[in-house]
Amino acid sequence: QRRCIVGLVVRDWSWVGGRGRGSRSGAWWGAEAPRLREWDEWDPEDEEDEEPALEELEQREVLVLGLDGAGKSTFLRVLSGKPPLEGHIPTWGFNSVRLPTKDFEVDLLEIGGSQNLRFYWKEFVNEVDVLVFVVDSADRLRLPWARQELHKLEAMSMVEMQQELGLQAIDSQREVFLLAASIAPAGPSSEEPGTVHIWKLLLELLS
Ligand SMILES: Nc1nc2c(ncn2[C@@H]2O[C@H](COP(=O)(O)OP(=O)(O)OP(=O)(O)O)[C@@H](O)[C@H]2O)c(=O)[nH]1
Ligand SMILES: [Mg+2]
Repeated sequence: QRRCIVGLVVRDWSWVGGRGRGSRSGAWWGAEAPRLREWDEWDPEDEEDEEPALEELEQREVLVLGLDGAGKSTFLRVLSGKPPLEGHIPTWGFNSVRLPTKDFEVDLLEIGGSQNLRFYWKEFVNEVDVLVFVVDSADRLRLPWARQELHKLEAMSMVEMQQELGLQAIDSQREVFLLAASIAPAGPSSEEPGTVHIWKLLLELLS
């Protein structure tokens, strides 16, 4: 399932940080090192009483994006019951919290908003259940940038493509076609991938 990818990132961190469900309870350092079982002692039945595998836990993934300083980390802090910080400490990478609810656990993943990190935003946006896009309403000056970055997360419409590519201004000696195509089939009711339509048009133009 696609949204697992973000879940894994979050889980790995909580493990690396030694927090959360991913970390095995009980520190082993300082204590005697655990004895590894011999291969012939291994019995899958022994595993029954162990904590459930991570995959069995119901999880929801939320991606938190927005310009640098918009308030993403503050939002995560406040949601997890911590007081907001006075100043802006940029997130150089990712920041995550896991919040349990009655029905499931919510993983909130922030990706820092500095320009060199915005490149990664798009990689995660399709992997999550909900996108929270944080905008600082006092930052009037950068509102157009917030708008631009938000729009970059979405595919362009055909009308927008036509305008942005300036297709109407192309030499009138040539016919211009703009077709939407995806490598995958266009939808559950569609049998043909979009590329087939393009192939058919090509044949029509060539014949
Ligand atoms: N007045 C006011 N200040 C806020 C509010 N939310 C956040 N802030 C302040 O705005 C700053 C935002 O900082 P962060 O939350 O770290 O910003 P961020 O979006 O995580 O920034 P990056 O990690 O750099 O992308 C902090 O100084 C907060 O105290 C709010 O609702 N009102
Ligand atoms: Mg931050």
